[in-house]
Amino acid sequence: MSTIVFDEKKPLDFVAIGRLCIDLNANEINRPMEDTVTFTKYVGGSPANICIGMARLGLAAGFIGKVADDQMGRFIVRYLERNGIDTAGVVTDRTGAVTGLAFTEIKSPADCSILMYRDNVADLKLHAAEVREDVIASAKLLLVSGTALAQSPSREAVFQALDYARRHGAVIAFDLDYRPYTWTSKEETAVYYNLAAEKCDIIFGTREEFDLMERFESNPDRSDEATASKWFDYKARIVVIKHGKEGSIAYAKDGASHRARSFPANVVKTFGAGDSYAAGFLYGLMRQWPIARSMEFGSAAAAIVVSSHSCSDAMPTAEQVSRYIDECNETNRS
Ligand SMILES: Nc1ncnc2c1ncn2[C@@H]1O[C@H](COP(=O)(O)OP(=O)(O)O)[C@@H](O)[C@H]1O
Ligand SMILES: O=C(O)C[C@@H](O)[C@H](O)C(=O)COP(=O)(O)O
Repeated sequence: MSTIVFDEKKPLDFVAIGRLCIDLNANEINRPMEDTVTFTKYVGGSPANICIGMARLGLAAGFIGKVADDQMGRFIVRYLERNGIDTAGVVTDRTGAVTGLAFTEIKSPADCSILMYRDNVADLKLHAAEVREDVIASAKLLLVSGTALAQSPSREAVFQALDYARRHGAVIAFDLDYRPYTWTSKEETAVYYNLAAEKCDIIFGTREEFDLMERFESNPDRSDEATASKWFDYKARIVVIKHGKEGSIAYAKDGASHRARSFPANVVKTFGAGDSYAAGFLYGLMRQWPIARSMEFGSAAAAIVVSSHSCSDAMPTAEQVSRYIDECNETNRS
């Protein structure tokens, strides 16, 4: 069984803190940005994608963040509301900050990159005093995105949210979500990632993201087990290390470990994999599924999203994910 117990009395299943941005995904796929001329606009930002994923899966979800006082900011809030996401915790910047943009370049299914425009972005201007304690108190699970730790005042807002979550008994998930352009140095990233991770129950990251956190430690073999075991001395109960198409491995505090393979996909682009995986995995845990089943669900959700053009808009429903798993199992049997 999953070792995580959620407080069923709380009305909000899930709340995320971090960035609400815009993805501009290249329409002309399989070519470099230099030759790309049209894009489709979607709501983006890793924690926004995860939150939208949770709402699509049928959970009561909310968001804590800051948007620009412009057309893009309003587009984001309207999209969240249309998806049934509680925006009581979303505040509007009044300093002239802008919406973060992520232009995605899809050179080939295996070669994708993101060009981020993140100068003076509204999401990093969330103040600790703007984090609504009542929203966190009403939530069973808080998800923190590591990018929100990159700068003040958003950094302090995250620590404020972590403190409210601890006080009110919310389970805390931390997605390392490392985006180099928002940080000034790898040392600074490692310091703040470690400080936040100490306070979290579930930690997700890729092998490369955990390597970054381990700058000051010795893990010469880049052992996933060594990485995970450190966090069990703090608050962590589950540590998930993602390995792209190779799948993922989850370690639990009780000593168990679980591997999940990735599902077959008609890959359009690789981004969005981690966000859909996180949504599917957390959904499974919230339904009290065993870790292995939650990982399978997350992996199938990821296969669906990488086979689509967008991240947020392509987040699947629970029925879609279950059907996908059944179809893949059926194909394997025949
Ligand atoms: N090419 C792919 N085909 C199918 N599933 C994939 C693919 N890439 C990633 N996934 C799935 O998404 C999960 C998370 O992907 P990963 O790339 O490790 O995270 P991130 O997007 O955060 O870098 C993987 O464990 C796997 O299940
Ligand atoms: O996180 C962002 O700001 C951009 C995302 O919306 C984006 O499309 C992406 O990179 C998804 O991240 P992943 O799931 O970690 O691949």
